[in-house]
Amino acid sequence: MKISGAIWALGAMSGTSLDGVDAAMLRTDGETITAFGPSDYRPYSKAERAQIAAALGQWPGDAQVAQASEVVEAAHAALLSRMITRVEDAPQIVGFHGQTMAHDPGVQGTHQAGDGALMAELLQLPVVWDFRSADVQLGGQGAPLAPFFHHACARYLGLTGPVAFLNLGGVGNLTFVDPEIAAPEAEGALLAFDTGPANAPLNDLMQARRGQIFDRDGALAAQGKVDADVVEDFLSHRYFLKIPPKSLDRDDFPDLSSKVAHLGDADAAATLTELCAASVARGMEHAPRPPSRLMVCGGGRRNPHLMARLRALLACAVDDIDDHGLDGDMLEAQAFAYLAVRVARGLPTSCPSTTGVAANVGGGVISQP
Ligand SMILES: Nc1ncnc2c1ncn2[C@@H]1O[C@H](COP(=O)(O)OP(=O)(O)OP(=O)(O)O)[C@@H](O)[C@H]1O
Ligand SMILES: CC(=O)N[C@H]1[C@@H]2OC[C@@H](O2)[C@@H](O)[C@@H]1O[C@H](C)C(=O)O
Repeated sequence: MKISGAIWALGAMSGTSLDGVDAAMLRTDGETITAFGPSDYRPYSKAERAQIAAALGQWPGDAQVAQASEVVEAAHAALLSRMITRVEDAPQIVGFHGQTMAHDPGVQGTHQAGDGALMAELLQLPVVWDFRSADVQLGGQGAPLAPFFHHACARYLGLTGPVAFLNLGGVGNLTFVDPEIAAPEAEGALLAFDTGPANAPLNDLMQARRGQIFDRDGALAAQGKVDADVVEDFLSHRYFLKIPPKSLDRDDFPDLSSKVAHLGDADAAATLTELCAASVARGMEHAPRPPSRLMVCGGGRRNPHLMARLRALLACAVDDIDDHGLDGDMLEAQAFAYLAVRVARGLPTSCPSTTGVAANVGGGVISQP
């Protein structure tokens, strides 16, 4: 596909918290962001969420994965076709991440449910998908992939000096950016990795104990007391000793609920929230140069108790990225719009300092309608 100059791209992401699909438009040439466009969201129904959850950790060939893929495809088709008909500037390309079902980069690989070739046919547009496999095949973690977009955002915002982006979804990921270095793959421009579990353990606790999908506004955690022994034990996990880049699957810390089983609801929620903040603080120790600010995106930034804990533990300013004029709910969807254009232009989407891959790699498969 030949691209000259900026085009409108539509990106879609179904994240680890399994709440639904985010989609957003972005105008870019794959290097510079020219404009942010409209966005939309389609939640999964309870039944859909259960079908996807039942297949987590399974690989292609499994019947539950096939069923989950159909759910993911139908949800994306509904949302994206609705957007394509409604937006003023039609997209010329789609970046379709799909839903990560299993992620084991060192051994079995990585798998995102959802068939991009089918999406291209349904949407009648070129679709870029399977963003992570090429990186994994070259020895990378296949994640996180948003860092190249974080770099573009930092330059769009005209930031100078080192800054950090933190995504607090089901899993947390942190990107250190030097916006003064023009190319994201250049030495020193980026360092990125997953920090640890973010909202997922707290969501699981709320579901199990209260029948709620999350701790709204951190209200329960704010009433509880942190069990410092649990935090200390958590931080002794071998993941925190690994040097970045490194990545996680949603359930790589599977026994967290048992670690707070002896605690009442509020204390358990406070402790799981603290684990998230403490793992970010650990991650910040890897900063190549101390960032002036941490810009937080993802649903976790809506949790004032979690934000307060981050501010208490970190030396730098902790900002909701919305306060810089970006949409913290849509950054990941926008990232896959951006990466789709990069793939179409043959530009890299990850590099040794973002995924640990052996060389710069342009991941992603392009399916034409
Ligand atoms: N008002 C709120 N109070 C507390 N937590 C919130 C609030 N709003 C959202 N969250 C948390 O944010 C989560 C959703 O975050 P987000 O949509 O960024 O996740 P995701 O994109 O699915 O995950 P990932 O980035 O890991 O792929 C919810 O499941 C919830 O835990
Ligand atoms: C394997 C996978 O899907 N990882 C997700 C997950 O959710 C957050 C974190 O873990 C990050 O590594 C990644 O998503 C974002 C979009 C990324 O690749 O940057």
